[in-house]
Amino acid sequence: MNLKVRPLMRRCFSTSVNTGEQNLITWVRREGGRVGALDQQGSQEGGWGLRTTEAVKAGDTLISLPPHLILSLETSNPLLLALFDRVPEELWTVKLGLKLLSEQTRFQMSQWWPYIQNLPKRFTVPIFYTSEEIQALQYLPLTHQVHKRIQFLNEFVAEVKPAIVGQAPQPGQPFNNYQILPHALAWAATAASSRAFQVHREGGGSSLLPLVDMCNHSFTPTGRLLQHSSESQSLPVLEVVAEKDLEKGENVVLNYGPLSNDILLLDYGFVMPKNPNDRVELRYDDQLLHMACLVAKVNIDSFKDPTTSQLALLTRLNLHGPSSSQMVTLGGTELVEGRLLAAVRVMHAQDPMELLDVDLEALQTWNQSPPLGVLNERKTIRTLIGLGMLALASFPTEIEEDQSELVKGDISENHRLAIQFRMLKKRLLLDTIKGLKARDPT
Ligand SMILES: C[S@@+](CC[C@H](N)C(=O)[O-])C[C@H]1O[C@@H](n2cnc3c(N)ncnc32)[C@H](O)[C@@H]1O
Repeated sequence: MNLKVRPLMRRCFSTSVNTGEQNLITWVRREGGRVGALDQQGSQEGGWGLRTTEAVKAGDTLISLPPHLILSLETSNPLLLALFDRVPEELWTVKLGLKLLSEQTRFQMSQWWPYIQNLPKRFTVPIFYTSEEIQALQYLPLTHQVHKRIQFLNEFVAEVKPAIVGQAPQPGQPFNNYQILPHALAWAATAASSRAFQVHREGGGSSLLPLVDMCNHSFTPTGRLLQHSSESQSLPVLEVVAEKDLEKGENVVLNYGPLSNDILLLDYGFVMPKNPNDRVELRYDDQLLHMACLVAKVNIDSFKDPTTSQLALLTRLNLHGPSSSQMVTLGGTELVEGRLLAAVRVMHAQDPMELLDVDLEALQTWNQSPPLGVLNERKTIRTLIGLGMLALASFPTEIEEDQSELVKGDISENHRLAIQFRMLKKRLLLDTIKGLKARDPT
């Protein structure tokens, strides 16, 4: 990886949080915001979190953030706007990162300076991992994303260098004539990915919300983010309200959304055990499914040689054809993605005639009575179990080995996270296999 840790700018920043004048709560209040009975505390998740300092009633406002403290993409700098145009829409974190860097390089001149000084100096997202740590993830869909992001950041910085390096002082240069290195942009884009919230206004847009972004994540949140806006174009007033009655000393945690562990690690740098949104991705592939049949000792040739009616149904499931999407998932309460379940049922159909008027919706869900009969269901379930076993076997290590690697004291924080990530994927596959076995009609 080419994202070397180098000084962020030509000037160094302190890595400690100054609880004096830079205290975010004091700053937000001074700026006209309202902050209820809260304080900023070291959290059990690591880093900072917010906690109540007295009992609070459900619906009470804990934070009210004035619109001018929202750090959005809004800018009148034409050079910065030109840079935004060169970033693909889906990489909004890079755009917001560029805006953050443009404020950071203004130091005390930026109205967000007290906020920027409090941002973490390091992140545990995989774009900062060594190649050994990336390899330790053992999961191709994620490592692919990591490499894609690293490559984009390196290429982007190289490509726009003349615009942002500023060898000679240039009026309007968005970074105050500071040189932006790939590592600095990676830091800023990660600050954006791990801390931004979607702000509802015309044109949409994710923005950094000082202090609100001190709230950690939970799927059982104690706080909720509300947005009030009189005009659709203007930035709203943002409020964190108590989701339920809270006692003194309770953590104020928000639900960041239905995110998988892939996204949590990639964007936020942590993973959640028992994450209801986590899945294992794999490609719907005839050969792989044929192998799954062999592993599960299910006798079938149709995965290699499908009939016309089977192919027609695979096309309707968007698993066959030039613009089809062959990425399918295992895991979760549904155990397998509906399209995959339907496809395997279709491929195990004994008689092509029974596929003529088949109900595609019914094929994609677990029903009381198997839609194509008990024998078909048995073969389908066994094939899916075989697929789960193959997915499990594609990891180079077993959970027990991961466990013993974890208890070794000499691994980095990133390496530890990578091992935890892959263990959760393996547990998810084991749970899926168990769930499928319980559905076997034999
Ligand atoms: C919006 S910030 C929350 C405040 C942050 N803890 C801090 O110190 O500034 C999101 C980051 O907090 C951490 N975080 C939030 N929820 C977490 C959780 N449930 N488990 C572990 N880390 C969490 C992650 O580092 C994540 O990138």
